Amino acid sequence: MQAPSIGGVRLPRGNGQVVRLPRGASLADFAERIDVDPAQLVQVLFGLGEMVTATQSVDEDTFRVLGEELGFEIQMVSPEDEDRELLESFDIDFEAEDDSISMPRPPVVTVMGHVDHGKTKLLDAIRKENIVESEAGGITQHIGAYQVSVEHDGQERAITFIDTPGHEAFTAMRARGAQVTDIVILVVAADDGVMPQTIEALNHAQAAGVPIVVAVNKIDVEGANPSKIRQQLTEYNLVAEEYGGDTMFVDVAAKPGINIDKLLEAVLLTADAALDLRANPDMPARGVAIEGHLDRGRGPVATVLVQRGTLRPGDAIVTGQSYGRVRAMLDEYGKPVEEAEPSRPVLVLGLTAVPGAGDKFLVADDDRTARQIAEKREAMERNAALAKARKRVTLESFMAESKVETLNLILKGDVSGSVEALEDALLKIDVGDEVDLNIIHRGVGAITANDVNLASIDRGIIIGFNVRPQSRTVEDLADREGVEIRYYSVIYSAIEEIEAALKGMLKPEFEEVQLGTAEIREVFRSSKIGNIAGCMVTNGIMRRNASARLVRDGVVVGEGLTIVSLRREKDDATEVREGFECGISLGSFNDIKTGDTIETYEMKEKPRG
Ligand SMILES: Nc1nc2c(ncn2[C@@H]2O[C@H](COP(=O)(O)OP(=O)(O)OP(=O)(O)O)[C@@H](O)[C@H]2O)c(=O)[nH]1
Repeated sequence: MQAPSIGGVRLPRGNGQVVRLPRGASLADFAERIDVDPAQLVQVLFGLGEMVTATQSVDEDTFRVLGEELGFEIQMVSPEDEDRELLESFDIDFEAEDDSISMPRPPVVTVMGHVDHGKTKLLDAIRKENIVESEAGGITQHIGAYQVSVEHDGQERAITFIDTPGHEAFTAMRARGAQVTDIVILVVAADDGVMPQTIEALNHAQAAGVPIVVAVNKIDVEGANPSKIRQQLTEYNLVAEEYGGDTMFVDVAAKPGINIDKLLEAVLLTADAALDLRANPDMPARGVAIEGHLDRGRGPVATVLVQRGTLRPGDAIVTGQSYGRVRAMLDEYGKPVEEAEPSRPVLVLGLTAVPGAGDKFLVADDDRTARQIAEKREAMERNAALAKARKRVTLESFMAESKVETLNLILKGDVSGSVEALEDALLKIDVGDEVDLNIIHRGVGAITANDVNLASIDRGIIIGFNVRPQSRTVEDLADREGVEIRYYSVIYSAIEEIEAALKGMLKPEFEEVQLGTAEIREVFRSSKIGNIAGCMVTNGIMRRNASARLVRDGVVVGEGLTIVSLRREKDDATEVREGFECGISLGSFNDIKTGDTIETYEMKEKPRG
């Protein structure tokens, strides 16, 4: 095979040699690996119809195409591998198991189920039933997770609940490779039965290999049929113990608080039977950020779940791209915590930024290491985002670019979990190739002047999810700049509306609708207005201003014509129907003959499916 040659310069052929590149790499990076001049790669790509500069971050597809052309197999380093390599460069092995000490740890539970089946009520009931004696009357705060203690076999046992119902949080975390949940409580309302999201939740749990305890809820409601639920779920490989299976089903009523203790017992029994939950509490803490938000007084705060080791105030912590020294740790009652052991969720104060839900956290040897890891991660993310955002400018799309409409969005939300869930869902909207959805900025907290300015520059729309403009000034600025801010508190309705907006941005498609045909019986010549066709409408109608074509002996001889004037007898007419005679002028088109047929049609907008 010939080596590709550009301007007489021969490029090496890779013969299938593998080149690993980090996300966000540029042509210059690739050139360095294969020891060529970056300018040559720019030219090769140009020859393939892509215009990229040497230092621009390039996306995976472009590298693949280029690699194929030159005979190299390009492997993009996955974000996980990239992060692992980054930590290794600091001598940290995040996953390293240290079994020297291994103590039992409480199970971590997520509640999932169909809309309105009672997830929130159940989490409330569990929290209420188990308020620790000393906290009786204490008000719990939502920090994203809480721990309850249960008496089981004469022993005090703890269970940790992720306090974000639904599977968005679950999937957002799994998408980041964070397996947080040990057991899923699947809530099914006994008066409603198995519904689409019940099955979705179940699929998520089974895909993650997480055991399920079924809470058959609302048994207090008349018409509730708990055994029907058991029957329905056997179809999905969830067979109740009493039917010979190994899934525990517990009949509960979250609202009046019936059988909550039995449900908690079932969680512990399932954990003991199916899982051996252990961790080493005697090492620097590692775990996952559950959620985070910007607190007015306290700055960025994050709830983290410790998975190994013990977290203490003063630790140098890094989670995602945020870092800091743990200034204080609080529990769900707002009380200070001095030590957080495995499976313990705590609110952490002292971070530089709000981490994302599912970001792994670790305690580093010192502040400097924590900061360097966070900064390197930020740089990596920025490069990767640049590669993704770089619009693939092919020669074709470059010329046709004006045809693509882009909806630019800025997402602001109250907690990072909801912003991520919203972003994920939005990016999944499929509207084909004609419209682009671009999320130009996302963040946690009130809508700021900066957001408005950004939207104004990029002609974007701001989506406020459970957040409002920071002040009247920001609102005024948006008004003045003509920036639209839309507020939502339900992810689903945000998605629905944005999807509708995207569909609305699609250029209308037109189709031809036949109106009618007329046969030319006679041609009148007029010095003033040119030739006039004396016609008989043989089918449908003739309409003034309608589009027309002229057909002679079955061949179209005039296309893109217009019925310039239409007369019935001596009068102007707007329409003439089948079976009537009329006079038609096609304007300056005078090549008409007796026996020709005039076809008329209209272009109608086609509704989008
Ligand atoms: N009678 C009765 N009503 C219940 C019970 N549990 C929940 N409900 C009611 O069912 C409705 C839905 O409960 P939620 O807890 O909001 O349901 P959810 O699954 O969290 O709903 P989404 O957050 O919308 O997905 C509320 O009106 C509750 O009061 C129960 O055990 N008995």
